[in-house]
Amino acid sequence: MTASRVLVLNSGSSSVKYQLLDMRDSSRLAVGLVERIGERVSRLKHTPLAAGGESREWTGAIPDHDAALKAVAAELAKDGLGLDSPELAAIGHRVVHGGKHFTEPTVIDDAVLAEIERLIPVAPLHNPANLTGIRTAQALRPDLPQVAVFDTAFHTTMPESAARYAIDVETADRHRIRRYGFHGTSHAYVSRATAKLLGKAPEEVNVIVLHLGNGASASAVRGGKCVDTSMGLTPLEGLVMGTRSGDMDPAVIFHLARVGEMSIEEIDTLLNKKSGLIGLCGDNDMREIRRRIDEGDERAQLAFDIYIHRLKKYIGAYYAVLGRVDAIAFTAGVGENAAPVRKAAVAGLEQLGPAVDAELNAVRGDAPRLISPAGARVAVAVVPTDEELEIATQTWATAG
Ligand SMILES: Nc1ncnc2c1ncn2[C@@H]1O[C@H](COP(=O)(O)OP(=O)(O)O)[C@@H](O)[C@H]1O
Ligand SMILES: CC(=O)OP(=O)(O)O
Ligand SMILES: [Mg+2]
Repeated sequence: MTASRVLVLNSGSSSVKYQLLDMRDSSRLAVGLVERIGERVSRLKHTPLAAGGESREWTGAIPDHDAALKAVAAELAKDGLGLDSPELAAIGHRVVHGGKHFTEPTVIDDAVLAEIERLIPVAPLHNPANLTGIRTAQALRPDLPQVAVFDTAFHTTMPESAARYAIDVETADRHRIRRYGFHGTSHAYVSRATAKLLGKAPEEVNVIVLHLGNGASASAVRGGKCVDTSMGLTPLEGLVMGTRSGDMDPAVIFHLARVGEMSIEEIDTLLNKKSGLIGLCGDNDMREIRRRIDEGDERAQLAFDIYIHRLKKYIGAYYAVLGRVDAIAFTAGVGENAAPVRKAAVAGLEQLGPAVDAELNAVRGDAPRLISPAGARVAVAVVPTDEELEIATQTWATAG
């Protein structure tokens, strides 16, 4: 039998999501998640779909991504799906920052590792975790091809007018300052799946994709190609996120340094980890924020309103960028699950075409679905993202 399995590792700043797939039919053999890495109590949830599907949970200390990956390998081994299996063909890694250089999934060698490492200053929360994942996987299976799938790749089609900041060109080029964009694997997958939902080819449709997870970004996709996105040099720009501020006047940073006497490191932590929803109201989970709003909590309401206002501004901006919009697609944890966010983001945009049907919006499920009323000029859709499947598909195509 030839090896046909791909293991996908999606290492976040404090989590690892993983899936083991059989690429003959793209079926999932095992899925899981390690959360709160580096905190006092970490949690691992493992579901061996090929071995009964009974989930196992484990809590304890997992100090870093190396330990997380070893714990994942141990769980897989319990069901005979270990990394030592001869059926494993390749390992695919989500790598958040690929700079301008990586436009395609890439087989990892020393030069690729060095480039990912060089990009750490512009993805300090993400690239180190991705590197640890790669190195640990390489140590466990040095014989296997490991493929990097970059968050930035889908956005490399952005025109210069969208990708450049209006700062001195020589300074920008010297320091490689430009807008790279992130969550590209998700934006690519969801824009394609939205076209399919509309019964069209990706080349035929213009889609605004709203990837609303803990990190959040919007993109304008014309005929299958990204023409603008809300994240920039780093994943800090754009929408209000769980813990990140998104857009603000850059002079806030000078002011905090000069008047607030904060160090650059303190400001970095403030804007990346203590801002956004958590900074506004103390919670970054949309479920908790909605619960507080239902109880009449004004801070939670204000945080929600700021989140929605920013989202609307991007929807409006991408209408102007695209000229014609066929669909708005909501995805990731908030986009897939929070009906009140979808309702509020589209409310008042009827003149532009999109509308949300209350009953359809309330339906839950894992399948891509329309939530706009029949006959709406612009479709509104919920399209669950599947970064892991997309990474597996690209890994298989690249390593095979
Ligand atoms: N049932 C739900 N209702 C509302 N929001 C939800 C629900 N489930 C998850 N979320 C939101 O989704 C977020 C996580 O999204 P996810 O896409 O998994 O993020 P990430 O990949 O960045 O960790 C949570 O922080 C929470 O705000
Ligand atoms: C790039 C980014 O923000 O990723 P995540 O949403 O996984 O934090
Ligand atoms: Mg995510």
